[in-house]
Amino acid sequence: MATSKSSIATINPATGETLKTYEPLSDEALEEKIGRAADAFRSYRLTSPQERVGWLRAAADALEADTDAVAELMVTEMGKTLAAAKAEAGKCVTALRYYAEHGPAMLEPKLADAGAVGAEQAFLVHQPIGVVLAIMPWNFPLWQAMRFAAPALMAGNVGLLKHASNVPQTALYMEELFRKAGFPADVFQTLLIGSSTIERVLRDDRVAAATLTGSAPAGQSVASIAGDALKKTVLELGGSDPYIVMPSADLDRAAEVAVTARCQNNGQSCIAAKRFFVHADVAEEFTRLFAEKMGALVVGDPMEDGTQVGPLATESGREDVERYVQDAVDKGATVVVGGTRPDRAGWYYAPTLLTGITPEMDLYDEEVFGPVAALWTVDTLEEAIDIANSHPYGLGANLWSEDEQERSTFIRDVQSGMAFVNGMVTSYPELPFGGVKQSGYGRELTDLGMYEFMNAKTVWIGPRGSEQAQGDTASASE
Ligand SMILES: O=CCCCC(=O)O
Repeated sequence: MATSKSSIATINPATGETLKTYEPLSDEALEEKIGRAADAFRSYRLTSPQERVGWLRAAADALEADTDAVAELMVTEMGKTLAAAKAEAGKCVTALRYYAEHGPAMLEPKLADAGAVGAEQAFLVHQPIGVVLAIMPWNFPLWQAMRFAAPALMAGNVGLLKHASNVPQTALYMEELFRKAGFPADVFQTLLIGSSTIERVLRDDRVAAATLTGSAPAGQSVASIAGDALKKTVLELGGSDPYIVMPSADLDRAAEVAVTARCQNNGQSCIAAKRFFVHADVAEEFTRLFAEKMGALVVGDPMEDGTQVGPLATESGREDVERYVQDAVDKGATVVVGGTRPDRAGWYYAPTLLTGITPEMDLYDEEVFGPVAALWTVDTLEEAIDIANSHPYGLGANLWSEDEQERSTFIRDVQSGMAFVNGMVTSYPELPFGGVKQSGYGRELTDLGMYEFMNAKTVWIGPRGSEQAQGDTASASE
């Protein structure tokens, strides 16, 4: 997890050119920022939900106005297409407005049965936990940080963002966005630090909790430090989502969505469909349609209209993808389409479809972070689910079928945090997001996401002058 001093930089993946570099915060500057966050929490937790709603709405309006500029920034820093970047900014606006609209109701006390516990009143209040460290990845540089920030700020928490080192300008933009929306000073700060400094922040007594979206090894590291310090974490780690196509599916539609599901964000999404399981009765036709549509994608400059797949975000990311494909080919996989690096500057990789996958191949049970689809032919839904479940990850899962029984079996048996039928796994501000197994734990978005970083405090208020009935434990000890 270590980064060198000069590794915080904007490097354009479409050209390989380093555009801007940043010095990491000094120890003193970091200390000061953590102190300011802790001070900010002392007063911010006392602000009213309605005040926070006003600031969230202002942030939504400001981001809407900034969409073109921040979208260009994201394209320049990590190579997603301009259209995808604008859509990402739009989703962040929706999330800010979602919490502005629904947040106050989520913060209302929840009444319990006071009579059953001999109380005059009994209820649950959700209170902010404090300063939360958000360790975020580069692939959705605005959205992943925003889906932490919007509920956290609505809850009355204070955020410290340690973003990926290749998206420093987007990270700084977020701090600026909340400042100009009118949030009190220091409730959301960006920390330009390398990964090796995370432990220090996480162990700081003034930091209450952490959320991480990133790789499984990063999750293990954060979870073990947080476990040692007894701090709450939410982990959203890798995924290798299955995409199962059964004979009753609308094959053309399933193939069209398969291409988007695999190649969205230039193939770099935890919830991208990565493993395709196709029933033998339709495998030939589906493979033909899928390959045709993958091969027709326009690969090119992410700033240009009409580009569907831009470069991978980093040179090492492309090398990893190439290694996975070469390893599979060496072990007998067939390249149906793609499998090459286009002959141009920048870290491009052609949309690729591989068949003939076997357990010896590295991509069988790892995650390929690029536009490479691996396709299996299966004889039954159960076979598809069994292979899907043998993977260590369990983030999302997709099924294409018109058969009610198959849908129920899939929803019951697939090991994932999200199951989508006749559509692709997508995050919505209105739905919980998260995984099981090595894909992490905890949920983001909706009320579940907000409560992850809140203390659910039980309140019992006794009737005046009456005696409190004791529970079994108290009676037994008498
Ligand atoms: O790498 C994780 C991708 C999350 C994408 C999304 O929330 O849409």
